Amino acid sequence: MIRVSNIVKYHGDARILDGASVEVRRGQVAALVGPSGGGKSTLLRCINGLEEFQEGEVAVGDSLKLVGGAAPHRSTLVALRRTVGMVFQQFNLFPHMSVLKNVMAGPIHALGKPTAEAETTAKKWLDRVGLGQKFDARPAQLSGGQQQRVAIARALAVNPTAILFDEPTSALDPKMAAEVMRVIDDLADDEQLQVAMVIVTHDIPAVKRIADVVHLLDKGRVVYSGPADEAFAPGGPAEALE
Ligand SMILES: Nc1ncnc2c1ncn2[C@@H]1O[C@H](COP(=O)(O)OP(=O)(O)OP(=O)(O)O)[C@@H](O)[C@H]1O
Repeated sequence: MIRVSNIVKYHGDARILDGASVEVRRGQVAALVGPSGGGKSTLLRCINGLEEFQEGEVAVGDSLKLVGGAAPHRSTLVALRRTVGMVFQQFNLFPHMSVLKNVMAGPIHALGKPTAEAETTAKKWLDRVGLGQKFDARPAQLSGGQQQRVAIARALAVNPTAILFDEPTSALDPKMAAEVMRVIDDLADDEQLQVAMVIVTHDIPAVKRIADVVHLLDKGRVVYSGPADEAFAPGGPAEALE
């Protein structure tokens, strides 16, 4: 479970997040949607400790807490890296490693798993995202959509409590974007996979398909939280932000 409570974040004098609050339960898919510059990516980065914030609180699970105005303890950041997976727009794979090694890195280095166990885990998740034939390929030999699916497998391989997707399809052409959204959709439908998923995207049709809840973020505030059909209804809260 992720609970973001009244976060305030400044860059210099600019108040980027202005008391934003969001809750995401395990097994739930939440979409963060809103105008460009509204603070969506910043909020995501505050959740896994990539950005510090000045006020408010982030709690992940029962034991991990980031508090505004206080630099997080290193052990908290290490634990967060283990607990919260992140999928970026630009994939961020290790270019010199095979696909399999990319996915094994988390289980080995973050979880301390033996190589053989890490390999079994990595193969399972690569199979799951449809890349069972690509273990030995280097990232550069894959399409953008395939690279993003490796990044998703890598995020899943550490058995996370939550995965944060920061515009995962915006660097992709529509066909590959659809392919990646299908994978996220499939994970979202998996009742066994008790992971909280938060996705920042401008792909509204995908949000309507996969999100259990939509949070509309505008000028650093969550101005609406609720179901997608209501959020995007004609004359509804999303339209009011355009
Ligand atoms: N490192 C930084 N220094 C100064 N300002 C920043 C920094 N990072 C982000 N900002 C500003 O914070 C605001 C929110 O940015 P953010 O990327 O979180 O918005 P967003 O809602 O994700 O936008 P988009 O949909 O365009 O990705 C923007 O005005 C941006 O210019």
